[in-house]
Amino acid sequence: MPLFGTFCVIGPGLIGSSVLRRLRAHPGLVDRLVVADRDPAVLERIRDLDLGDIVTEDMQKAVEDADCVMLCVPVGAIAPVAAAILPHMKPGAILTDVGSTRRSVVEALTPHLRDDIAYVPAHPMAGTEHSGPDAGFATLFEDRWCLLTPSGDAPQASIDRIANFWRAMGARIRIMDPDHHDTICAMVSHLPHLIAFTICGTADTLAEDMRAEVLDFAASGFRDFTRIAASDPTMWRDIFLNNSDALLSVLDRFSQDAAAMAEAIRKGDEKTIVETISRGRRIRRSLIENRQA
Ligand SMILES: NC(=O)c1ccc[n+]([C@@H]2O[C@H](COP(=O)([O-])OP(=O)(O)OC[C@H]3O[C@@H](n4cnc5c(N)ncnc54)[C@H](O)[C@@H]3O)[C@@H](O)[C@H]2O)c1
Ligand SMILES: O=C(O)C(=O)C[C@]1(C(=O)O)C=C[C@@H](O)C=C1
Repeated sequence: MPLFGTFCVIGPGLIGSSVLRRLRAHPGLVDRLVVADRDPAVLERIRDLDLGDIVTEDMQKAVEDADCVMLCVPVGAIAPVAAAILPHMKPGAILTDVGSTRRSVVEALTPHLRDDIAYVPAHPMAGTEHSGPDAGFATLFEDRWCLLTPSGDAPQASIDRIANFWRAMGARIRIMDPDHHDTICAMVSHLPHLIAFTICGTADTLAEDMRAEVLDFAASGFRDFTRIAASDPTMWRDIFLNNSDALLSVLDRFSQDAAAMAEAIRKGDEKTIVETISRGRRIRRSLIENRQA
């Protein structure tokens, strides 16, 4: 029994094409794949990669027969795309998205919702610094968390179907409230990206001769730390602007902690320095035990 008859992905970039690859690798999870994007070059790649049964630029047509529509577009595009397709979706279908932020997306999208369409957003905590249809891979979600933030009135049966879908992607499921989601993601995902983008800028604004050396000698420390700074500007602009309160709040806490470490170094306070490093090391090691690193 397939999870869905017709399954539609809008925005088959890194995340969307990884979902499509997984569905192709496990035939029987869905009967038919419909793929839409506004970029003809993306659709051309999807055709070359044979990741869709129907591949079209016409989003309204794409959703007409879909039992589930998954929006994999940047956060700022989710509500406008949802508003454009919702009147064309069939009664009883499920709308989901994979956006990295929740509260502002839900607020912008809710006025467009219909009583006969369940909206069950699900954010896979998995990705890479690469984007586009060539960046995806079928195992991306294996053993990763997928955070579901269904609205209070979403039917339990629809929540279960989306949870089962992500289990079939290989993910582990957690259901949470949108604000809680945004606070957690600000800490574990949005702040690290902000710091990585910024530290590359800091290195780049060093004096000319130093800058060349920074690039020459950026050994594994700088390189590991800044991998995520290679990520897509549109995606991250949208995330920062759509989760600004939670992000600014954790940035403030981080700045206080960095200032405390600076003060310990200034005063030669070995105890605080060692405690801070040991705590960080313990936490990093526990990530590996938790299979998230
Ligand atoms: N990259 C990650 O690590 C990651 C992880 C989890 C969730 N997400 C979320 O998943 C979503 C997609 O991220 P991605 O990394 O796959 O992005 P991507 O850039 O690889 O793909 C996005 C696709 O959306 C299309 N698109 C953009 N605006 C559109 C519009 N208005 N209408 C139709 N198509 C449009 C683009 O042409 C592109 O094909 C984002 O909301 C992002 O926040 C990303
Ligand atoms: O591993 C990466 O490159 C990612 O950026 C993945 C990552 C993250 O920060 O963990 C990025 C954004 C998401 O919404 C979820 C996952």
